[in-house]
Amino acid sequence: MTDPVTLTGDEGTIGEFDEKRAQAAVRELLIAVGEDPDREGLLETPARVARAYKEIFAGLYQKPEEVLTTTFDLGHDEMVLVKDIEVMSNCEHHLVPFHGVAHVGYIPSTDGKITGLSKLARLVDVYARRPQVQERLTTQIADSLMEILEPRGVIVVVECEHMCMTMRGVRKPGAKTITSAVRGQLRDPATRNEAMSLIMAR
Ligand SMILES: Nc1nc2c(ncn2[C@@H]2O[C@H](COP(=O)(O)OP(=O)(O)OP(=O)(O)O)[C@@H](O)[C@H]2O)c(=O)[nH]1
Ligand SMILES: [Zn+2]
Repeated sequence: MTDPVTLTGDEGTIGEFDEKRAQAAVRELLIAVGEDPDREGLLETPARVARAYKEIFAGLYQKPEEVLTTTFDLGHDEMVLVKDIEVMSNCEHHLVPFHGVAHVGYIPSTDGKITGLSKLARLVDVYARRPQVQERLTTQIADSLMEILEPRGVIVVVECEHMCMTMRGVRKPGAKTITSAVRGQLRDPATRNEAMSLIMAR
């Protein structure tokens, strides 16, 4: 277990994952829905669900700067864009999944500081593996890239389908939510349009 991370903003301070407490909570929930947690098929369920939650919320215990450690000074100063990074997250309102893709692009700093391509996908995971809303996920990716890589601009576009809108509630399978965050030089209309046309090209 890594050190507990202090998060800023409305997330407050997050402690460590409490496996025993998670197991007890799952057992309580099973009783609350009218199940018998002592029937054979459910005996291991609290332990399994606790382990699963530890995994899907692992981003709560990771710092974005830990995944963006590998940087290279290549002198490359044109846009870098990684498309279709799979997003698997959970909405903080219902704790059910939302999933889709993220497109992450940036224009490196003038000295050409870039990071490994896989690190952009790792960064998406750090923020996706937390109780989330799609808007915050999008801006957190953009803001942490700006802070850590100090690029001249960043664009993040996230497209997701929310299970809380498909398996329950309004029940609209197929509806997609698209959010974007644009920073620095990518706010310039021509540069932004270039990035958006690369993102939209199939
Ligand atoms: N803005 C935003 N809303 C989200 C996200 N994920 C889920 N929601 C919405 O959060 C809202 C919560 O609304 P509430 O009225 O408090 O909850 P509810 O009664 O379960 O709402 P319904 O889903 O309409 O049945 C719903 O409209 C969800 O669609 C997200 O990532 N961003
Ligand atoms: Zn939801």
